[in-house]
Formats: sequence, structure tokens, C-alpha cells
Amino acid sequence: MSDRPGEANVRMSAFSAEAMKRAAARAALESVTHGMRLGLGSGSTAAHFVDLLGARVREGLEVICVPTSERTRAQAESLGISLSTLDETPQLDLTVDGADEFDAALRLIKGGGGALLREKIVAAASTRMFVIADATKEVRTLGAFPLPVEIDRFGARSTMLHIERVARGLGLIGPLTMRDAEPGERFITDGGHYIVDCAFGAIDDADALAARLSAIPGVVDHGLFIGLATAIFIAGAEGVRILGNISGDPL
Ligand SMILES: O=C[C@H](O)[C@H](O)[C@H](O)COP(=O)(O)O
Repeated sequence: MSDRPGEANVRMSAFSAEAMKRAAARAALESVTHGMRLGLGSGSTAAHFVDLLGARVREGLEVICVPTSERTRAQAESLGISLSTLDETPQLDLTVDGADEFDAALRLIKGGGGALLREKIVAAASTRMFVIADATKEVRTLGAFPLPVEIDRFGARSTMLHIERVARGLGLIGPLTMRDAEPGERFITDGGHYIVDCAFGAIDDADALAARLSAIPGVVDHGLFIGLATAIFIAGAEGVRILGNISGDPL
């Protein structure tokens, strides 16, 4: 278990990291059955799941899927996976997604790719949420990965100051950075918002921070996913281990 994301990745070759992500995706796919309504996550680990699901669909598996980003939509479409929207299919059986960090209580930090808002809406519409990750994402305390917060473009600077004040009240001090897509060009989410990356370090009371961030006008959502994941498939050198319950409720 690492407190510093990336530390173990330095030791792990790019190939084995991808192999582990794929192993976690393959293990999660075993729970997918005919007729399921699925949420499809975003990011490099979720992309392995979508790719493997595409192969099962080509073999005849019938599922209907709601993607959590335009990138995932494009990938799923290219693989011939049947797609829907939450308006057409408002309740899902299972969402499979990646994470930037997770702890033993199945709490997550997500949004490294900027898809956190749709990911959270889709996960909340699902009976179960499986997280797929390589073992480097497991931490004792969330927060080494800068927490992404999605904010409205209107009044963005004021909203950032408000986030800073609220965090300071919880003893969290760290640089807040407006995310750029490239130098001089703001990153814009699929929903048309900005992302602020908050490098707080260890977040001792993630529940309190989540509640206080949600109460700030201008904050659209934040990357703390609490009470949503029902199981985490963790791929390491020894194989895939499952945290949580693949058939049941969140911890
Ligand atoms: O916004 C992006 C998502 O939350 C991703 O699921 C998360 O960043 C993990 O991505 P990856 O699997 O590429 O590490």
C-alpha cells in the first residue's frame, strides 16, 4: 500500500501496470450477465473493461450501457456496444469504473481525467458499483492524489477562495490549481465546467470535507466518492483481490 501515488508505479513497468488494470477489468467482467444495464466508467482502467466487454458483445452478450464520458461513448460505439442515456435508462444494475485512490472503507478519489460528475451520477443510479484498479491506487488515507473539484465557470476565482476557506477550517492547506488542458488553455469537462485540483495531502475527515464542499455555491461536484463503491477489484503481482461485496451494499 502506498501513501504516494506513483511511487510504486515507478517500480512497475508500463506493461505490467496495464496488465494489472486489464486483470482487474477481466475479473469484474465475470459478474456481467445477459440483459444487464451497465454504467461504463472513464479512464485507462475503465477502457480495458470496455474493450473486454466489446469482445463479449461480439460473442453475443446482450447488455445496454450508459457511458460516463464522451471518450467512453466513442470507444463503446466503436466496439458495437449498445448505448443508452440515463434519461432512457434511469436505473442501472452495475457500474464499473476506475479510481485515482481508494481506502479500506471503499472511499474513492476520482476525477483525474475530469469525468467525475457524470461518473458520480451514473454510479448513484446503479445498484452496485465495482471499482477496478491496480494495487498502487490503494492508500491508508485519501489525499495524496490532488482532489479534483468541478466548479461552474461563473465566479470561478471566488469559488476557489471559498474552497480554500472551507478546507482551512478542516486543517487542510494546500495549493489549489485550476486545471489546464494545455498551457494557457483551461480544461473543460464534458458538462462545460472547470476542474480545480486541490493538493491537500492527507484528508483525515473525508466525510466532513465532502459535505462542506457540496455546500459551496459554484461547486458542481467533487471527486470524493463515499458510500458508492460496493466492491473494489485490486490487481497486484499476486493476482486480483476483492475488497467489499460483489453482490451487496456499500460498506
Ligand atoms: O475522471 C476520470 C476518472 O475518475 C478515472 O476513472 C480515474 O481518473 C482513474 O483513471 P485511470 O484508470 O486512468 O487511472
